[in-house]
Amino acid sequence: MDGETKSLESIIDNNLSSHDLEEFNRIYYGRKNHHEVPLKDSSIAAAKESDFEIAAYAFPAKKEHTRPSRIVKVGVIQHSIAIPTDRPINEQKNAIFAKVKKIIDVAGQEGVNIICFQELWNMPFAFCTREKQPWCEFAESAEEGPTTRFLRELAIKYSMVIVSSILERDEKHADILWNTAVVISDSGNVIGKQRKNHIPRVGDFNESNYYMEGNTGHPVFATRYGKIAVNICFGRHHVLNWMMFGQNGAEIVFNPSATIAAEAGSEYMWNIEARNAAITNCYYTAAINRVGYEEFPNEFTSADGKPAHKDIGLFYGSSYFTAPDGVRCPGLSRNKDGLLISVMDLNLNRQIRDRRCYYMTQRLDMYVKSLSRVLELDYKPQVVHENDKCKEKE
Ligand SMILES: NC(=O)NCCC(=O)O
Repeated sequence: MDGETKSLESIIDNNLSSHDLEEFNRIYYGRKNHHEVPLKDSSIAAAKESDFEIAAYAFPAKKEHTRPSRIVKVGVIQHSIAIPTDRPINEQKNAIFAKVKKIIDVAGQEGVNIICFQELWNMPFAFCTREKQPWCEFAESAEEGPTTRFLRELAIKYSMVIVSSILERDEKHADILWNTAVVISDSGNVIGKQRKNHIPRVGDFNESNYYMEGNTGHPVFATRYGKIAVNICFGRHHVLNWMMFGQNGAEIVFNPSATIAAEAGSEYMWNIEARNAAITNCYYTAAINRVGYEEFPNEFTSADGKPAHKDIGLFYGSSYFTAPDGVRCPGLSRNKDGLLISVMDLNLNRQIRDRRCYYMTQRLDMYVKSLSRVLELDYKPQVVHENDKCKEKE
């Protein structure tokens, strides 16, 4: 069964000699030593008591002559839902609040400056069902809804920037629903929001029945601790989505996700996409996934002839950070709630840009011209056939 493998790391750690493990770490993660950061005893005790995993890793940069280091502590939280999906909506939401608050409190005590949760963290991922009731009742105002009000207090208490992915109901625009990440500043104000740009139409991810592609573009939020952006789940398959956050100056891009091991979510791609985005765009990325199985009261079908079922599959957690040089830390487990902390020096972004020149060599002008041709109705793909060469010779 899916849930049995704790993590990729556990398979490796349990089966390699210390020499081979060091070599594996060097080749796969990008460094022999994970730069583990010690945690407070009280945090370890709280994590044990509330049954969540906790780990912290550093991504240092070289000391510079002209700029001080810009060390930021960034946290991500992955978690399962708290009570069964047939319970009243507000009860479900409040139970998730109570569970996640314990993890946020530990992050606050660890001095985390910016935190991000998984996609639609305050509800079950019910879009597989295609039912509108009662799931649409989870939707709330991004600015004034109960989730933002709940987080606002914690943001102020811990001077923490919080990225909260919710089902938004836009009350000012005829109650339309959106999949929205709300960015709350350390002073408790909503700085802005990112609506999901790419909506899946794959497997049981029936989200397009509920909301449309976002209309907020690629904003970068200038927070007290750094410039951040949010590429919501399915957007991680779209390289231009990642690219635009880089063009707008993002230093850290979060990828709050809800994804499963089956083909629709493709676990084998999870470890590549956010990492590749960090490399090509020379910024930090954080990929965050839900955890566990979520069973719904009514069966639904997948339009594939297979029997109707009540859950979408295992959300496999495995949240992780990647630095702009492509070095990554071990992921959280596949089946347990967790808090992953990264102590990152944001100076590394510019150091890597200077060293690797990916921005300088990117040829945007060429692609703008090519892409504008692609959009023309009578576009002919630039394909050269062997026969064309022969014709040229004649
Ligand atoms: N939530 C979401 O967009 N999931 C789609 C499946 C995937 O690509 O991960």
